[in-house]
Amino acid sequence: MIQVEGISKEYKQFTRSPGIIGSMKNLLSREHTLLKAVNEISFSIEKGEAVGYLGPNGAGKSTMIKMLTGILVPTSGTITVNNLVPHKHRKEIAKKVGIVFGQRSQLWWDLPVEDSFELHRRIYNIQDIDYRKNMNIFLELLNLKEFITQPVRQLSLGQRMRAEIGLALLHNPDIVFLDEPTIGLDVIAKDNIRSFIKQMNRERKVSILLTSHDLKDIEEICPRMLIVNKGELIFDGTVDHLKSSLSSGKIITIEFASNPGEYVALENAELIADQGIRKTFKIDKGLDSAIDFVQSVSKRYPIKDFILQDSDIEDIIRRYYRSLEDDNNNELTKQERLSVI
Ligand SMILES: Nc1ncnc2c1ncn2[C@@H]1O[C@H](COP(=O)(O)OP(=O)(O)OP(=O)(O)O)[C@@H](O)[C@H]1O
Repeated sequence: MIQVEGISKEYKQFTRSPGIIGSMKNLLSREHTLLKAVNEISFSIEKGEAVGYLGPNGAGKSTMIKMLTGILVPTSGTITVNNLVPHKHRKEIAKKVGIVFGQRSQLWWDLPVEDSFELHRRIYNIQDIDYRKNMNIFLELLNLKEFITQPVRQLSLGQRMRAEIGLALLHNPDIVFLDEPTIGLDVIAKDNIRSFIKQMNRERKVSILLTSHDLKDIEEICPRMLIVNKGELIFDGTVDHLKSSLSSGKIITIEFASNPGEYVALENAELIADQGIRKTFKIDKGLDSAIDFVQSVSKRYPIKDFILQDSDIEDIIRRYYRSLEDDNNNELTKQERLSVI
């Protein structure tokens, strides 16, 4: 469905000399440097897959989405989306693809929301039956009925995002590109958007490529993720794979029958929170099993209950980004970095 092979994108970044003389010079000759925002990236996405595209600021995520949608032309490499080259077949691609940019609106600012949907119906030549069916579903699932007659400029951010996502799916696209779809939303609005995207992916087999700095978006919607850093692809695998490779272990909270004091921790376990009878430990990867730990503690102190958790994904990714910085300092090759995982 999506094939990306050896894609690179270079931007010219113009240097400006300071002061009036500098400005005069800039008029006559403009010096520039080349920035490789995307560097030889390859991946493919199958029909119905939901893939997260992740990376620190400036890693090249938006540049990739813009190339996939035909807005930007790659410097080198090939992209095909449904066997079409995006920048050469923008109109045909648009019929198969939906796009949501969290930071930019596709809706008509001064018109009521329903007029944007009506215009979209005409532009995309959507059959009446499909239009009515989708509108009925979106009015309910995205609760568009709450504000469909209001001008877009009057909507809250959460309402606008619900309308943006409905609009992107109105023409039954095979693929949806979502660039930061939950940015700035509150927890409940995020949950609503995530469950709608998941439902569309599950029921309609819409392929999803999602960029987000909110790792919960990725964790909840995308079984697979691609991580980019400084333009390069450095991880392609499942969220679980990343977690098990990088997780520094388990977190266990034990509720004791009575407070056993401070020195309950065993080797390879660190006491990270102490609330008397409730203590939380971080267990090293080296320890065979978290259950062994609980058993050995329970032999020494009566325990009432325990809760086992994985390290949270934010923590894992944070450590992963840090490990990249260390790798850069050690000048590891790209291949070596990939083999870390
Ligand atoms: N039109 C442009 N001209 C020159 N440089 C650009 C242009 N657009 C982006 N860049 C540079 O390319 C790099 C990648 O930018 P891009 O917007 O793709 O990153 P991103 O991963 O989406 O970042 P963020 O998470 O901050 O949105 C950055 O260093 C940015 O400054």
